[in-house]
Amino acid sequence: MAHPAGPRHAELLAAPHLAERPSSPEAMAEIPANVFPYNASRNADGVLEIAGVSVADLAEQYDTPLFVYDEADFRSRCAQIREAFAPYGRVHYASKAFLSMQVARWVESEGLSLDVCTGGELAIALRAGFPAERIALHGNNKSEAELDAALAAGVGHVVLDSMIEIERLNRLAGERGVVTDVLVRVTPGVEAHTHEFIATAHEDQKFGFALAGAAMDAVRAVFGAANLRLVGLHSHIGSQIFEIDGFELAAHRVLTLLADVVAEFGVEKTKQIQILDLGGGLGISYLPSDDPPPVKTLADALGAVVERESAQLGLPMPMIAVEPGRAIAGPAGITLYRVGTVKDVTLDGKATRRYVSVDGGMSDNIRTVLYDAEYDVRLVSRESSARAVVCRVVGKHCESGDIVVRDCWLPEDLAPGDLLAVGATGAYCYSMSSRYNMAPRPAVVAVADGRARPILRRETVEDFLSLEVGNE
Ligand SMILES: Cc1ncc(COP(=O)(O)O)c(C=O)c1O
Ligand SMILES: N[C@@H](CCCC[NH3+])C(=O)O
Repeated sequence: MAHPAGPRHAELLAAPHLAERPSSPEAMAEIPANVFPYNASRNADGVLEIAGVSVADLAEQYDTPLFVYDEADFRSRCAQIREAFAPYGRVHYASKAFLSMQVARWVESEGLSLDVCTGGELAIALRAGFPAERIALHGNNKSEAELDAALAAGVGHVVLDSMIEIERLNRLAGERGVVTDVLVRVTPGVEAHTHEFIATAHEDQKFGFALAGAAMDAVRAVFGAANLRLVGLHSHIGSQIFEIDGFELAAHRVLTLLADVVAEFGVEKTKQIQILDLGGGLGISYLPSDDPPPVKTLADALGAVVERESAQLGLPMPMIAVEPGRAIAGPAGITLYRVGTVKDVTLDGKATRRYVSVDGGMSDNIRTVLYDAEYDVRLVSRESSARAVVCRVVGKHCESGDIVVRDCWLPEDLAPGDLLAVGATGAYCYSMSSRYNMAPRPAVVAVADGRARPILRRETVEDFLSLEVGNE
């Protein structure tokens, strides 16, 4: 069948995933349910609505670029993951994916615990009233101030990442006259099938203690530290993972270490080591063709492996903890952009690529540039029956690499003023945003039951000016 864009686009079609992306007017009009929030659909005028709120109204009221979160979607993903893991242990939401005080309250009221990895994340969570005992502190280089703030707040536990930190935390806890619960982060040498920059359990990287040798030394150091109490072991193999076998292998290896620890220190001294934290990393659908395993499947598989392996090793069944960020926040959020310019660029005198410039870019979504991330983008302020053209959606920053969606199809009549929505941008977009080119960070709006509520206001030039000193 002849492709709508014609044979001269043959070389453009070689781009990864472009051939699979929707290219008929009907397919382009769809709002894929596995990528966009649960409550997203087009209304009778062809405008995207989320939880009954039209994106055209949102753009009008809050301007663009705009992050829009479907609150019920976020909450129901919390609930699904909590219920899936309830028989085996507990779920921490990894706040690095996206955090605001409102989000901390959603997580709290859905009964999840919370991971933070800086003093900033800790401060937002505490200010939101998140119970400190349900907070865990992570990070490979926590400062004394961050560790002390965690002790002052009385966080549930700290995940230890280096020998220096063991000494540091023990001293600070001693100064406060407290004994604090800790986990030791282990790198179990599992190669997760994901982008190199988001894989974290191979040994040659900055996080944790290598299973072979260093991890046991860390455990010994914790046992020798009067103000630290080892309550578990931790591993995180990476992010955006679809295969369960990596988690299973990590569980197996960390449990083997636990058996060695019990053998060395005895059952009595190790009976408080009850947490096996397998980290985050649960993958999501960025494209309609992505098919991650359901969380219940993952939870049951991990529950079965941990039960079997601990029985074989003669260990009591530990409590499994997981720390998903992306799988909760990612699909709940979209980014809304307004098209500013449309430009056709002829390649090698033959094929044409249409550059669609939007009013945000790498400052609100660095993931395309950083990880070659793929996103699904749709025209959402109207429906179009125009044929598809090969497009690249780019931002407004002074970088040729400022790309939001590298290769996609969009209707030929796309014009300045149209709204585009990029799906599954709820995780690691706002939280990794920058002010490059003095672009104010977008506003973030939560929608629920037909109503919109801003949860973070748009930055302004006044915010930038307020940082300036020495100009008196
Ligand atoms: C220790 C730890 N836990 C949890 C997460 C959350 O990962 P994800 O958002 O992929 O679930 C990360 C980030 O990859 C992490 O480093
Ligand atoms: N920030 C990354 C994942 C790493 C998260 C934390 N270890 C992403 O956007 O995919």
